[in-house]
Amino acid sequence: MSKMVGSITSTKSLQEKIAKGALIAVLLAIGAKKLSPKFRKILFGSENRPNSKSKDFVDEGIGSVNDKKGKASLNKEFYRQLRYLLKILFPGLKSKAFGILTLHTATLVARTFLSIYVSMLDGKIVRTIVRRDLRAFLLQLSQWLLISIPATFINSLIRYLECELALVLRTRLVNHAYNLYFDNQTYYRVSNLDSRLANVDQCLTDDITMFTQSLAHLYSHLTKPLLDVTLMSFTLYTLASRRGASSKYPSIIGVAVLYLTAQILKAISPKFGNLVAEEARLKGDLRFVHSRVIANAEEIAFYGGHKIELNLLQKCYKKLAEQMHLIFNKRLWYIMFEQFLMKYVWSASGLIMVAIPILTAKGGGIRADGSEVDDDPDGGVSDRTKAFTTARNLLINCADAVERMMSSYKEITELAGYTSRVSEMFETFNDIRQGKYKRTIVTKQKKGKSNLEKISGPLQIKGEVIDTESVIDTEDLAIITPNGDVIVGSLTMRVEPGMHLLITGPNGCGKSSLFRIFSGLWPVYKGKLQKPPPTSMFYIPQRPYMSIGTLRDQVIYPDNVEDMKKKGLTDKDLINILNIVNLQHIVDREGGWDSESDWKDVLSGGEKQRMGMARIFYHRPQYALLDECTSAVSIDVESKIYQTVKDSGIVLLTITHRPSLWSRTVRYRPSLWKFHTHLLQFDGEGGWRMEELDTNTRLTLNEEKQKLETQLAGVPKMHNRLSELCSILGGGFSLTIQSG
Ligand SMILES: Nc1ncnc2c1ncn2[C@@H]1O[C@H](COP(=O)(O)OP(=O)(O)OP(=O)(O)O)[C@@H](O)[C@H]1O
Repeated sequence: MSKMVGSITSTKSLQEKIAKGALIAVLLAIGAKKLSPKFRKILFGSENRPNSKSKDFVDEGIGSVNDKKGKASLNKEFYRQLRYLLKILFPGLKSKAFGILTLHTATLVARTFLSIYVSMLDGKIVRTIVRRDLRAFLLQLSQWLLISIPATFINSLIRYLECELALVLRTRLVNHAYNLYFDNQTYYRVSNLDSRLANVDQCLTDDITMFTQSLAHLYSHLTKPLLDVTLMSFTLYTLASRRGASSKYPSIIGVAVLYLTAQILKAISPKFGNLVAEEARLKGDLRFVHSRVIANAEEIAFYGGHKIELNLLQKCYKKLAEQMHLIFNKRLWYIMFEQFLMKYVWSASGLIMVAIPILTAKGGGIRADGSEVDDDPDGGVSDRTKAFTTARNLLINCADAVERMMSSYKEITELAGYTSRVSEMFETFNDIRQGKYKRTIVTKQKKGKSNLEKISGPLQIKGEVIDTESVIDTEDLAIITPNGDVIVGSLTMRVEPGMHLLITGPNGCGKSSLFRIFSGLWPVYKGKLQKPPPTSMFYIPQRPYMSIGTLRDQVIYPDNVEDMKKKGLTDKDLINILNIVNLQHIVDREGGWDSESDWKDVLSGGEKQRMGMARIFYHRPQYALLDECTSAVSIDVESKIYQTVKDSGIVLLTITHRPSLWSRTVRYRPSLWKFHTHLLQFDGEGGWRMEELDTNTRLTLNEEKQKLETQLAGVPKMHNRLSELCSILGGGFSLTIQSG
C-alpha cells in the first residue's frame, strides 16, 4: 500500500490531471444537458417516455389537450404560452411571488456553496486522517458538524419555499381564472357555446395545481443542478488551472458511459406514457361510476339495483388494479437498470476517470505557491489524498446534478402539457368574454327536424341587441342553437308592461331557447332584439336550483344577507313571501332561517318549485320568465302565485309544454290561461303564431270542449264492451241503460 502511495506521490502533475479530467467530464455532462431534448430522444426513442425518476402517475389530465392538438412539446408554442402565464404569475418585481422566488434562488445558491464547502471539508478531514493529526481531525470534524446545522436548515427551507412558491403561484392563477370564469356568464358559455374545454372543472382545479407545482418543482430541480454544475466546475477549474492535466482517457470514458447508458435505457424502457394514460383513463372510469351511484342513489335504491352497481364498480376497480400492477412490474426492472446505470456505473466511471491519471502518472506535483508536493514530510501523500477526495466529491455532486437535469426532461414535457391546458383555458375564457366561440358542429340531422335549416361552418354573430327600459321587442330574430340548428327562422313580436305572454309548442321547438336569448346566454346570431337588462328579468326553471347555505339563502338567492339588508328587507318580509307560495311552515319545520341543509334533497319537488317562485317576490323583477316552473304545484296554489305576481305589476312570460293527448294541436294548461293576455305558439317546424287571448270565454269553452272530447272518446268502446259482457253472461241478464 505504501508502495502504491509512493508511486502516486511521485507522479508529477497528477493532481492537475485529476482536476482537468474531472473538469472535462463535467463539461461533457453540460454538453449532454444542452443537447438533452435530442439526447433524450436518442435515449428513449420518444419524447413522451418517462425516465429515471419515473413520476409515472402525474400524466392525468394532459391527455385531452394532447388528443386535440397533438403532443404538447417543447416548441415555440410552449414558450409563448409559458411567457403568457408567467406574466400573470409574476406581475412585477414587487409581487409576493417574485419575492419568494428570489428568496428561493438565494437559498439554492447558498446550498450549492455549502455543498462545495462540505466537499472541501471532506478532503481536509481525510488529510488529517492520513497525517494522523488527531487535533486537526477533531477541529475539522467539529466544523463539519457545525456546518450541518445551516445545511439541514437550508435543505428544509428549500422544500418549504418550493411549496410556498407553488401555493402563491396557484393562488394567483386561481384568482385570475375565477375572475374570468365568473365574468359575463363564462361558466355557462364555456360548456354550452364553446367546445374547446372538455372538462373545465379539471382545468380549474387539477391542472392549475399541477402546473404551479410542476413549475415550482422544476425551478428548484433545474436551478440547483445548474448552479451545482456551474459552481463546481468553476471550483474544479480553479484546481486544474493551478496544475494542468491530461484529459484524453477521462473524456473517452465519459462519452462512452453516457452513450452506453442512453442505448441500454432506450432498449429496455417500457412504454410508460401509454401505460400511464391507460391507468388515468381507468381511474376516470372508476370515479365516473362512483359519481353515478351518488347522483342516482335514490333511483338505484328504489329499484334495488345495488348488485348491478356493485358489480360494475368491482369490474372497474379490478381493471384499474391490474393496470397498476402491470406498471409496478415494469417499473421494478426498469428502475433497477436505471439506478444501476445512473448511480453505480456513473459513479464507478467517475472514480476511474479520477483514478486513471493517478495510477498511470509519473513524477510529483507542484503547489500554487511553487513548492513541491513531494517535499512534504509525508512525501505529499496527505495533500494528494485531500485533492483526490475533494475532486471526487465534486465530481460525484456534478454527476448527480447532471442526472437530475436529465431526469427533469420528463417533468419539462409534463410542464408543457399543463402549460398547454392552463393557457388554453385562459385563451378560451378571454375569447368567450369577447364573444368568440369555437364549437365542433354536429352535422347529423336530428330526427323530426329535417325541414329545419342548419348553418354550416362557424356561426357568426350578426344580430343586434339594444337595451331598453321595459319593452321586449324582437325583429326578424332567429332562434339558432350553438350547434347551428335554426329552430325558428324569424320571430317578430313585442311584449310590454301590462301584457302577459303564454309560450307553448312541442318539445324542442325553442321555447327555452327564446328565454336563453332574452337572458343573454345565447348570442343573437340574426335579427334585432330590444330588451331590458338581465337584472330586470328573473328566470325560474322547472327544477329550481338550490344553493349551498341557509334556508334564508334559498329565498333570497342569488342575493346574500348583506344585499337583503341593503334592500331593507327582514326575515318578517321573507315569511310574508313564503306565505304567498304556501311555504311558511318550512321555517319551523327546518329549524329556522339559519338552518343549513342539502336543500336539493330536503325539499320535495313541489316545495322546490314554490321556493323558486318565492324568489320572484323577493327580487320583484320587471319580467318573470317562468319555464314550466309550477308543474308540481297544486292548481290552487299555482293560481294564487300567478295572481300575486300579476298584482305586483310583474310581466309574466310563461312557458308551458304539454303535447296534446287527443289531437295534433298543442294543449296548454287551461289553469294558466286566465293569467295571460297573449299566446305565442311555436309549431316545432320553424313556424310561430302570436295572438291575443280572450281569456274568459276561451277558457270556459275550451275546458268544456276538452271534457266532452274525453268523455265521448270512450263511449264507442264502452258500448262494445257492454255488448260483449252481455253475451258472455247469457240471457239471464238484460242491458239497462239509465240516463240521468
Ligand atoms: N346548449 C345547446 N347546444 C346545442 N343545442 C341545444 C342546446 N340547448 C338546446 N339545444 C337544442 O335546441 C332545441 C330547442 O331546445 P329548447 O330547450 O329551447 O326546447 P323547448 O322548446 O324548451 O323543449 P321542451 O319542451 O322539451 O323543454 C333542442 O332541439 C335542443 O336540442
